[in-house]
Amino acid sequence: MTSPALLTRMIMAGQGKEPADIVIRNIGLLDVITGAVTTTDIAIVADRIVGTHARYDGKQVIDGSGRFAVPGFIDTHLHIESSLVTPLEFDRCVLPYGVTTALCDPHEIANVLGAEGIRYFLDSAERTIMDVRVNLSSCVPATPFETAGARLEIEDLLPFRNHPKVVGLAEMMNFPGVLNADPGILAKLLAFQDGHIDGHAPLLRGEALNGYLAAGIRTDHEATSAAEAREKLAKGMAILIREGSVSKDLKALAEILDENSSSFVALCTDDRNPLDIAEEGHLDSSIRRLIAMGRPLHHVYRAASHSAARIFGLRDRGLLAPGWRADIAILDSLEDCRVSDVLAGGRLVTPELFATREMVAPVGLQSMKAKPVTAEAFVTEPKPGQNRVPVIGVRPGLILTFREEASLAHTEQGLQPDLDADVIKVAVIERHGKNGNIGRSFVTGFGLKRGAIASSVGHDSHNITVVGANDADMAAAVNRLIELGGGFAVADGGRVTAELALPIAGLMSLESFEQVAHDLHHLRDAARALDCVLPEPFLQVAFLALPVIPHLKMTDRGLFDVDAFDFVS
Ligand SMILES: Nc1ncnc2[nH]cnc12
Ligand SMILES: [Mn+2]
Repeated sequence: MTSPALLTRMIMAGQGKEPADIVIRNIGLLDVITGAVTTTDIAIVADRIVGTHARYDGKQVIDGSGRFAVPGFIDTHLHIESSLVTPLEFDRCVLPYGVTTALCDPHEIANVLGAEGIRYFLDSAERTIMDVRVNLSSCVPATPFETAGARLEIEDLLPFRNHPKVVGLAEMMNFPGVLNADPGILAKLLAFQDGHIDGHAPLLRGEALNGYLAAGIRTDHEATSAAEAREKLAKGMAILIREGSVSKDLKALAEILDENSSSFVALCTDDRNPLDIAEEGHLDSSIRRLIAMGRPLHHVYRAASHSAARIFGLRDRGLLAPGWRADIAILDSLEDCRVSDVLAGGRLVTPELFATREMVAPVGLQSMKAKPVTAEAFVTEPKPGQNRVPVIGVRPGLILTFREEASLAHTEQGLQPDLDADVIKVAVIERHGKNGNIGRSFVTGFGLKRGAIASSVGHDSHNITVVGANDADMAAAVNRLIELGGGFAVADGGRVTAELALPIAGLMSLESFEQVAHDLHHLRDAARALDCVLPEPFLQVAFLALPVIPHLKMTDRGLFDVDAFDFVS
């Protein structure tokens, strides 16, 4: 809240009548509206820019010579849980990349812990240096066709609605529920008609898309082709170009970002882990690549800041101009988007600044309620009269999965994987202590010739998902996860060859992001030792159970046809 004294100080400093708190001296300021780059001082008082295009004095002077200033980047849709670390570790990991605002949807932890998970994220958001905002999770569980650890109806969300960190309603993933005007979905849509409702409409088009938009939904991050994105833009949707650890849509969507569309395009990551952040960066990586692909420079920076702020109603940020929030990324190069300093709410980001934050106690440390399994748990029998078996087809860089088929040998141990044809087993084991369900089927695209990979990150109900070339290794990997209280595990030859404990709700580590990135290296090496061909196998396993992403998914209740929105008969 700005006091009269502080506002007076801002006004006086803006006129140069008294020194600012911070002055960034002689920096190349990029105007994301006109594209002009002007060498100037930027004067800051508290969390606000008070002066540009003039010379200023300040208590602290940052030398901006030879560098450039752009508005801080806004990640418009992400699940912080997918970073595999706590929100405060996410803050320490990602803010230095220039991401000063993050609009998260805590539906991962909410699917495990319910409202307690949302409260944990709101408490964390009040302590991060980055401005973490929360959209309230609209689909917990994502569909009625799976077992989650919790259920959130509108009555459970409304107590959070007026929290200062809450923006609106998070991704409305149950798009069939919208089109059928399901009562529970309708109640959530009605409650946010005067607010922001985030979308999630993969492959939705034509009249079905119109019906979905008629509900007042305004954004989408699930477009995976330029044609899909163009239809959604033409129908008033803002397109959030996503580049995550599995979903990599930037290359397909880059062409839609131009002078005409940039006010209705923003950037997001959805699910991005610390190893990819360390190896490639965060939104800076998307910006760098879009510019390298020939997209107009200041329109790319506009999409990353001003457009994102406008789309989500954050009226105080997105421009480097007097009166706007002092979220500033200082770059060594505009074309290359190399971030060398960041100011978040007028504070220079340093390790000492992160050290001033009050910690938040972890939650959900006993969330793994599944019992150990034996190899027999994975025996998979064919349906009566079934010759050809449906198989989930996985492709790198996509969470879309495709319906394939295979003829598989049938023995006393049930249907057998066909490693030569790259058909291995997949199972989803309910782990919230509700019913002990195990859904079983087959998957292709991992390339595994041996061993198994298991994950308690299983979007979005976060049961245990395991893929494997043999039942014994599947059991070994799953049982290690249960011992760890959640995480990732790789098993080969009956023993665990790599693991990462994720004890917070079975989703997040208690360790530093550096340690998690290091452990992910080993996990990827261990997966490659199984002949896995996917660059990011763990998140790819983690998406096999998401029944709101076409076309074929695996839940704890069985193989699910997303297009028919029902179990495979
Ligand atoms: N974590 C997630 N939950 C729902 N939809 C998604 N699409 C991509 N990531 C997702
Ligand atoms: Mn989504």
